[in-house]
Amino acid sequence: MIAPPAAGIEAMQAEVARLCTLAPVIPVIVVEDLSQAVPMAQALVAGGLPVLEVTLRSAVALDAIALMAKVPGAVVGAGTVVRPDQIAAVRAAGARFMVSPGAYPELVTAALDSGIPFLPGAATPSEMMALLSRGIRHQKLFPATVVGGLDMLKALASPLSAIRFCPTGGVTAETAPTFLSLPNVLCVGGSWVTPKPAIQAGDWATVERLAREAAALRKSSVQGS
Ligand SMILES: O=C(O)C(=O)C[C@H](O)[C@H](O)COP(=O)(O)O
Repeated sequence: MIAPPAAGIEAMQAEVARLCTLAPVIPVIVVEDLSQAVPMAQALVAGGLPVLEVTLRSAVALDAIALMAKVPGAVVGAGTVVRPDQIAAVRAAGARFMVSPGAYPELVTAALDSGIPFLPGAATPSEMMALLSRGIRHQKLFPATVVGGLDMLKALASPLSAIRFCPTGGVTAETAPTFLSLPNVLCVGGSWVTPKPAIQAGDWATVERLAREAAALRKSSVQGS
């Protein structure tokens, strides 16, 4: 059975659209060592990327979100939200948004009920239409380059013209500009801004430089909301 769009969905969609257009790139971050959290967030914000997706893929992820959320200018969200029972912890950590690699009805219901802006992943037209039926017009295309990348986004533009995407998964500094040039792309997500060797070396200057280069990529077409 298809649930109707939740109350408050429009406000949530507007906030997701706002977050997705604060900068062209949302860094997808894995924090392995809590001491890296604050300097990493500071470097990314200094480089011009305020919206940070911290994946729940490490043991310290929730603590990292809590620390990074206090960095001036940072808007920190939780990535890899795959179960409804993670949402309370994500809220307690101070996450301002949630991202998932995919979606299923129980997760969508819990996310919408939470009121926390939610950017769910989809990989097929059917999954996208299921999200759209819940009022979710802003979606993460994941894993973007595996499921069709640029060609897929172009193919979706007419039949699913209501949807705006944040392609993530396999997007690079080199390919991001082309993704961003598509009218149904709001922003892109990617881990290239926080390369593991730089993080492990505490090379925050490199992270800041990569963030600055990413922030300089501009949407070349009109953004939907
Ligand atoms: O953890 C999640 O929730 C994910 O969806 C996975 C991330 O989006 C990708 O790991 C980022 O992809 P890359 O930029 O190719 O590294």
